[in-house]
Amino acid sequence: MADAFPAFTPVTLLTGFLGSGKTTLLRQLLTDPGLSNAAVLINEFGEVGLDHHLLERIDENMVLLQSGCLCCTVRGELADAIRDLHSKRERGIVPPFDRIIIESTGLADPFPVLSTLKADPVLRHHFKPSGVIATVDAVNAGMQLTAYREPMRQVAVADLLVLTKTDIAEPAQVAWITAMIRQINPDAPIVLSSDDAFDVARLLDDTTTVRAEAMQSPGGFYCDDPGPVLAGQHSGGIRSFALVSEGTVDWTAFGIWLTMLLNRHGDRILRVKGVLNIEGEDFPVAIHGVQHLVHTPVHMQSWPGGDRRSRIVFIVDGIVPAAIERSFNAFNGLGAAQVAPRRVEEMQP
Ligand SMILES: Nc1nc2c(ncn2[C@@H]2O[C@H](COP(=O)(O)OP(=O)(O)OP(=O)(O)O)[C@@H](O)[C@H]2O)c(=O)[nH]1
Repeated sequence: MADAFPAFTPVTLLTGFLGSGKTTLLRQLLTDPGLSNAAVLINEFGEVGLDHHLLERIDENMVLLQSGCLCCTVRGELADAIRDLHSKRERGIVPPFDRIIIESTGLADPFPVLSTLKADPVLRHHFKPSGVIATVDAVNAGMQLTAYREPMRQVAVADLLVLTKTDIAEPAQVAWITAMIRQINPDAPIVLSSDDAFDVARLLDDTTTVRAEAMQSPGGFYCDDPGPVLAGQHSGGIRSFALVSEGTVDWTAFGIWLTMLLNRHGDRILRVKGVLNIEGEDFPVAIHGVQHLVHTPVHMQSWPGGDRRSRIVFIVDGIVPAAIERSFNAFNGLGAAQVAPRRVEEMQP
């Protein structure tokens, strides 16, 4: 068993601000036959994890790290999860994965994640950081890079930048964002996910150097000693909560509500994503919004984990969750067999 996997298993970090397309890119990566043996760790902020469901691949080599952000509260969990995978691989309990891909939360600072790999005595003898890929949202990155330090650090540390949503952004906006990220990170290759030449299979081959190793983090995080827990290092005011409803959702009312909400408050709603039990539909619909942008809903093929509740996760900055809950209830009383949702969580990253 021991020689079925590399002496140093490469670990790729997939980062990028909220809603910038990390899970979408990961889903594309996992269709590549060359990555069929990759183990995947997904870090989701909050109690209501959705990304692993949206990925629609669940197996023993996929681990969900939840309830906090990888760069602070879940760092120990990350090390434990990789050690656990390693131990199970050695004992032949899980398939012999030959790479790990970590999808961090959109708020994660990549430096402490990388330093966790270097600092842990077990991990550093069996795993090697093999590059940071950062997704950058061509529609929203202008505001995000200006207002928040997390996307700035994600871009700065990246070995490869994937500019997403160039299919729906204005060419001038794409040029502006490209110039902006070039200023932050002058030499990492920039690829456009909508480019005809975009070759997802080559992304990891092209990402083998680890720029962060030569960098001094602005916060001094990237060092051999991961230091104390860094909770509270995120941009202030950002909080996350979820609405969970046992009842069905009226699609028309919901669509109007979400569009109006993001239209009016999109500058303060950094991310909304959900899985909805739509009245009259056999299967759930996944919805995504990023600031003012409502993405095309996706009809899913099954109920994630058999759970038929509607779950909507919000990450907001400067909006009171109760106000969103009230407006959801007011709008979604229109017609459907409604049950008021529970607000299950309210935490600061
Ligand atoms: N048009 C378009 N939509 C995209 C592209 N990439 C991602 N999206 C959409 O953007 C939304 C968010 O994408 P995700 O892949 O979930 O983003 P994420 O970075 O994983 O989100 P968080 O984990 O919540 O931070 C989804 O509706 C995607 O379909 C793109 O290149 N073009």
